[in-house]
Amino acid sequence: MSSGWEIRMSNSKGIPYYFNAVSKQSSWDAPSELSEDQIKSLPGSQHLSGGSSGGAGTITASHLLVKHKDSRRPSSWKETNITRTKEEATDILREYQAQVGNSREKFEELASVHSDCSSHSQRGNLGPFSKGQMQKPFEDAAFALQVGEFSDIISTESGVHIILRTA
Ligand SMILES: O=C(CCc1ccccc1)N[C@H](Cc1nc2ccccc2[nH]1)C(=O)O
Repeated sequence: MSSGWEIRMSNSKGIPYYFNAVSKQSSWDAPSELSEDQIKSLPGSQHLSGGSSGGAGTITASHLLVKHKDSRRPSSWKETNITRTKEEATDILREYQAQVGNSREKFEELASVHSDCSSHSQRGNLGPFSKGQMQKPFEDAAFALQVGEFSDIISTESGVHIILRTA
């Protein structure tokens, strides 16, 4: 459950500060109740200078999502009521994975037509994101990729995904 804390950039001072969207508190100093790792994972952590390699920055990625009946929201632009099992969804995604090989063009073509995420309309592109914004299994897989690299099939509460890191 999110603590409500996020990191924002002070335009007047040009340095980051901590803001809690729930309590409306703001502080120049990190909230004492948060650990180092929690702070690095806060939304807006890209405003923190330094930090571990890649951990404090944003990355850009695209994905192809196949939902199943146990997905958090078993519905999509393609299908109002998704009834396939997780196993069937995984088999479908394995087939796409085989067709994609290492081709970004093929991946974007399949994501546009088959992804159960609204990002299908942007060839699967999710845009830039930092740690603390996406579901953890997705974040862990995406931040482990080099630019241009595909993930293996990963599972989140939304369904099963293949990720391509693009920046
Ligand atoms: O949450 C969204 C929108 C994601 C998005 C971000 C940025 C640009 C375009 C779309 N769509 C969900 C499916 C979904 N679950 C996800 C979990 C992790 C990453 C992307 C995901 N997409 C859904 O449609 O149920």
